[in-house]
Amino acid sequence: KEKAEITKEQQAFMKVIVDSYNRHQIPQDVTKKLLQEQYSAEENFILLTEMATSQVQVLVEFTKNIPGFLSLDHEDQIALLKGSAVEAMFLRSAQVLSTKMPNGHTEVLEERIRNSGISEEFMTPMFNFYKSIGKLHMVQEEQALLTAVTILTPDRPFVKDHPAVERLQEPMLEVLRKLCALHHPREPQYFARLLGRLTELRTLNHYHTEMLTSWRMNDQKFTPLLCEIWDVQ
Ligand SMILES: O=C1N(Cc2ccc(-c3nnn[nH]3)cc2)c2ccc(Br)cc2C12CCN(S(=O)(=O)c1cccs1)CC2
Repeated sequence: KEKAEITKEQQAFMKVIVDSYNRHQIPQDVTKKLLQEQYSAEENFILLTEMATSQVQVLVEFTKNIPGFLSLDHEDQIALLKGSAVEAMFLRSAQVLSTKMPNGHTEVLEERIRNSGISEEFMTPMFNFYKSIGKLHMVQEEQALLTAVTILTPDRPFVKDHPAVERLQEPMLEVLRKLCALHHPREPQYFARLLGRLTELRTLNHYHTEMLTSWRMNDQKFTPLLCEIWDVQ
């Protein structure tokens, strides 16, 4: 019995993460711009860059509020942020695009992404991921915790103290497992499906790195923050 129940301290723990996830959102004016009149591929790319920059700022704030994160080794904090930035951004973008949009906005945004100079070979896996996230119908607690679990992945490059990161990730996975059982009682495999999305996210990381190289070729501009977090020279 007690295995399934979410304890009082798990409730409190989850509340901190969910409140932080909801508090840090992209300013509406940024997304509104994306919905306005028709732009060229070049302008669309610049808008996506602006949004990605704002997403990274939101991600850093969210990460700082994850219980225990700030007591990790400082270099490991940076390694976790840099190692998860693309995955966390794609996860949140997919979640936002597949849930929070007023109807009609989603189509406009999808069109903007399709017409932004991102190559087809990256577009397909990106949209497949976005659709697969939509099909899960995650509640916001699951979204927030899955994002926190992604950030606290111990095996990112250059992380020194793996056990310390595992000690933070494990309780999150435990709460997430209970949440899945609570919100999706008729889908015993739901938790496993959620974690399967994290595997899909890692492949997007790979495509994104490829894209960065090709964007560098045709001299696409990125903001200093994106260059910093994506290791773009
Ligand atoms: O921009 C994206 N979008 C649209 C988007 C993103 C966020 C919000 C939003 N609203 N409120 N909060 N968040 C809305 C729409 C989106 C949607 C689904 C997936 Br999967 C992925 C994406 C990307 C993520 C960044 N890349 S990127 O390749 O890193 C790149 C950077 C610069 C130029 S291209 C492009 C695709």
